[in-house]
Amino acid sequence: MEHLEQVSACAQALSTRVAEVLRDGRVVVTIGGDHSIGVGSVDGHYKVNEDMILIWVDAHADINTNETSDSGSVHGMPVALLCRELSDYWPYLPTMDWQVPRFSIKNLGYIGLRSVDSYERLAIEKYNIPTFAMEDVDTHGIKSSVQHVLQQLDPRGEKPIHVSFDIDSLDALEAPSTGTPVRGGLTLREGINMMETIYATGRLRAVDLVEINPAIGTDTDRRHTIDAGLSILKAALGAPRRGTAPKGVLDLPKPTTA
Ligand SMILES: NC(=[NH2+])NCCC[C@H](N)C(=O)O
Ligand SMILES: [Mn+2]
Repeated sequence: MEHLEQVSACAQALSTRVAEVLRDGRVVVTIGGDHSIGVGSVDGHYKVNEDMILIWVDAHADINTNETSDSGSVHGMPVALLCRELSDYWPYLPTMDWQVPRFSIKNLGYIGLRSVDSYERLAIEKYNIPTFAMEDVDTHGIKSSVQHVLQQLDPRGEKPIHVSFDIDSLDALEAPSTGTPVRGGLTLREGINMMETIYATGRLRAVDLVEINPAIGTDTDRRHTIDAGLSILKAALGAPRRGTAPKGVLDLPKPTTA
């Protein structure tokens, strides 16, 4: 597992900080970095809201263990590190002592998948993880895909929501500056619609935005990718695309005579 010591130290500090912000009653936005930071942000969220549900929006499932990973990259493993049901599939990892996987895989759902390793698919089937891969998004549309996942994880609509948004869930043409781009993904409009739908529940407590890597691609690639990420965050925080009139103002300004 590459750079596990550094990844683990960073995730530990992040976990503490995320828990502080949530205890303060604020919504947490965590900007990565790669998706391994999800270990810290979800761990921190779980400490405050044990009933949280997690929506992993990604081209990849990020549920490899060190045994199943072909790459050895920790950013392909955060979900497997977090879930208590998978703890028996890990060897003892000395640098991860601080993290006890307590989050249940029953509270996890996926949207946007299209590059899933075979053992990752086995895990999804074994644990029956609510998953709207790209072909399911094609069939149902993005809004009802999100609503289905929310309905399956939390039929009564009362649990705090954590969205871990990997920019590579968007099509590689929309967000090219990322390490493991995959074509055939969500459009930016689908990403925005999804975030608006989740915001509208009033229960979004934490958002991760990860895998934006400005070192990759041209100036135009960088600009498109960062713009896309900002649009996703704005939607998650409730900015309406139709715009907002100035608060408490009822009329347009009249010309002032000089
Ligand atoms: N967060 C990401 N971009 N993950 C990509 C993971 C790719 C591949 N499944 C791996 O395990 O290495
Ligand atoms: Mn990811």
